[in-house]
Amino acid sequence: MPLSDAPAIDPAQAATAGATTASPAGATASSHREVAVEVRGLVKRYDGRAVVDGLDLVARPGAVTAVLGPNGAGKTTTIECCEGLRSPDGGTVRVLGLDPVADARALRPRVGVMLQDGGLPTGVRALELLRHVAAMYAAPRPVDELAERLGLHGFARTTVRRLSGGQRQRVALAAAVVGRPDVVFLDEPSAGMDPQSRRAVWDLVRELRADGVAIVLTTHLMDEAADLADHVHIVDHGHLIASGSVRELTDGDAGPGTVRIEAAPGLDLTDLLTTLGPTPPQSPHPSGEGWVGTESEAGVYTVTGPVDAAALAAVTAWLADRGVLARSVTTGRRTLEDVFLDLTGRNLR
Ligand SMILES: Nc1ncnc2c1ncn2[C@@H]1O[C@H](COP(=O)(O)OP(=O)(O)OP(=O)(O)O)[C@@H](O)[C@H]1O
Repeated sequence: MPLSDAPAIDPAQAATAGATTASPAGATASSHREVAVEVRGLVKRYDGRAVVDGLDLVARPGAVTAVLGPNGAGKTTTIECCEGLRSPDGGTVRVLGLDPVADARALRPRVGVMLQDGGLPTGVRALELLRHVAAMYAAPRPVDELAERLGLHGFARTTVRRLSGGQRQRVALAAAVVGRPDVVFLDEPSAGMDPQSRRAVWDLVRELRADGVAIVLTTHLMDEAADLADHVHIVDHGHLIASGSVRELTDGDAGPGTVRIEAAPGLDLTDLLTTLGPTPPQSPHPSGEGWVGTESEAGVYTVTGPVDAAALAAVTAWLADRGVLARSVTTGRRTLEDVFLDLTGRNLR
């Protein structure tokens, strides 16, 4: 990759990132207490089409930053620019204050990467591969302990080629963290894993966070993001469309909530939505639709809007008027998945 492709270092941004780049190799994690990864106005084009289009992203040490977005939103491309695997066509990317392309050599020992497709050599046995990777670092984690935690011993002598998708993912994760990196990029780390493996991965991610590592993960699993992430970036069509803690995103300014009703199937909610009335202008539903009601599965209804005591009373009165005894009526907050679907739409693409 030609170095001339790499964006020029903007001194102001380098300063924000805490860079002490007079000698790249001399930059230490302690000089990046504030920001470990900083992406500003990133543009990446394929065949003239901008698949990442002015994207901003920040990840901090000791925090899990989740990047969410529909298929094709540009998540992997963004992460690959951070990993130095692709050169940006515009904007700046700094990892630990350094340029991932121009300073690749200085960053390599400090950055762990778990690629979506594993990216592992296929002819090597699983544990042998991990020992080999560990040997490249000055102070690696103890291999046996890491292998134990991620359950690699059960297939230690199997070649990578013969591993299942979930097993391969676990080896790739172990290889990404064995060198005690300061920053770890995990592209869909628990995709295809069984629930036990997923728990082990989540525990390891939490431990890395407690050790001060900056973790950037892309995921399609909303529960993974909701459980793990300190900060969530939602990306669509190559830009950042929302950003915040899970709490901030699910509370929102409008603070819409949900009323979940379990009752007989096939109720027509139109009258109920009319009774609840239009959403007050000061608290619009993010989709701009006012109250929304859906029967997500037979007999399970979700009514979303600015839920308050009066709205709940209106729902129960509406049920009573129809002689419907609900099995349950519960109020709750919108989930991260609700927010994601509101922001990115419900259509497949
Ligand atoms: N090497 C490439 N050449 C041409 N187009 C590409 C290339 N890599 C990715 N794209 C396109 O760029 C867009 C963004 O892809 P990217 O893999 O970054 O999305 P993503 O958000 O990670 O999606 P997913 O959730 O499906 O993994 C897609 O339309 C994809 O087809």
